[in-house]
Amino acid sequence: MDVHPDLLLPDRIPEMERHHSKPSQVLPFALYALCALSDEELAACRQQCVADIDCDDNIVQLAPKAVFKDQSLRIIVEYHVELGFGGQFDGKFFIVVVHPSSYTVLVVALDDDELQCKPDLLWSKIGKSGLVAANLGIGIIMWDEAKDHSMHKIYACTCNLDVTFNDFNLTSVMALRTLGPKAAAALDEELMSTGAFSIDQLMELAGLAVSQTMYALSPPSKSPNILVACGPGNNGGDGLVAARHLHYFGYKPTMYFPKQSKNELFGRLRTQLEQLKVPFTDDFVGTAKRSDWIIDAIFGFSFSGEVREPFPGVIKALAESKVPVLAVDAPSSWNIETGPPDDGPGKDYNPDALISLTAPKPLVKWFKGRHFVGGRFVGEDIAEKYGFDVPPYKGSDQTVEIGSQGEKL
Ligand SMILES: NC(=O)C1=CN([C@@H]2O[C@H](COP(=O)(O)OP(=O)(O)OC[C@H]3O[C@@H](n4cnc5c(N)ncnc54)[C@H](O)[C@@H]3O)[C@@H](O)[C@H]2O)[C@@H](O)CC1
Ligand SMILES: [K+]
Repeated sequence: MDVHPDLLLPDRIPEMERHHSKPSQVLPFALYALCALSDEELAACRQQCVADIDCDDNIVQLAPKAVFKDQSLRIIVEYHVELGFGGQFDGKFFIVVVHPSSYTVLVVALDDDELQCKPDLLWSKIGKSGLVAANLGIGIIMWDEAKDHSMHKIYACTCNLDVTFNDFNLTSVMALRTLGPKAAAALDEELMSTGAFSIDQLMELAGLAVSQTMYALSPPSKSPNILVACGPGNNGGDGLVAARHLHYFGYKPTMYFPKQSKNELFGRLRTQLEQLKVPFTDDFVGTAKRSDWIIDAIFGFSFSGEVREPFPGVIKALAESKVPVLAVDAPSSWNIETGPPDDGPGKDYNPDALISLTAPKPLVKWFKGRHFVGGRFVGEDIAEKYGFDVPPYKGSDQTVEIGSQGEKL
């Protein structure tokens, strides 16, 4: 797994005192990247940053040296301190793209509202970042206000960066808009009652999102052999659907489905796979070793208590797996609210990737890998009612990567 970017800031930047005596002036905000971006991608990011600005879209400009691939935020800070004295860019605020496929960016302030030269940062949706910086730059909003506001509005889970964060991280984690197990179940109910969806439809969309996430992580040309581990509930159903799509995408899925529910839907999903000659195995551990990726569709938001047979050995194998794992909705055996169990087979389980269905659950606070959201079937009204944001899916994608960790797609 990739190292998270180092976003630590210095406690104080004494050089900023030199700005205190300068007359205020509206200058462009510099845009930087901590990841590899081509000139075209950088230009596109700049465009996105100013997407919400009506009048002057030159307010965000690429810094003369804009890309600091795999370097620490401190290096950009040092560079920007010098750049800011040149009078071409705003000396106090700048914007940083941390992960190329995330739709959040950092807005960094090198000084605080009390002019104590204390730097800080906030996450902003990329489309709002230019406006946020502009509002801060001309004093329409104060830093604390902008920070509060952005915390409630952004959807991305910054929690994965906790090793590199200061106090800011705690605020961001607390303010994450996640969906607890009861709310997730209630939302499912609502989609199936007033929303008029059937469970087959929701599962089909969830499974499609899982398969698209697998494709985004590693296409079949690189990772043809996928072991899909399915549990007895709807999480397992998502895995069965995903496997069918994976087959059509060109993968060779193998199913581990040791405890099939009597529900006829699961029988149909199994038959569909058997007709495609997708193999079912009883040997999870042996097949796992020969696979390129594993999909963990064992338990989702209705898991509780200690893992019962036959799953403890499977969870242990997932925890120890050298083969990368994509977890569906939750790393199986994790408590939806409190994350990894204190002991038992899932204690050290932290999969490489997670696709949260509909919205992230509170457990993402403990998750350290690449994070996607799938569920392009929830309208703004329902999302607002349940207190989460619909992420900006692109094109015809059913899934979108959020957060700022992990490798480039
Ligand atoms: N909100 C959404 O977008 C959708 C969610 N779906 C999926 O549905 C999942 C929830 O499905 P379910 O409510 O059926 O539940 P789960 O699939 O999370 O798990 C319930 C099953 O696991 C068993 N189980 C629970 N605790 C256990 C333990 N300690 N040891 C062994 N077995 C245990 C239960 O007996 C039950 O069979 C979600 O996480 C998601 O993956 C989709 O299928 C439909 C759309
Ligand atoms: K799972």
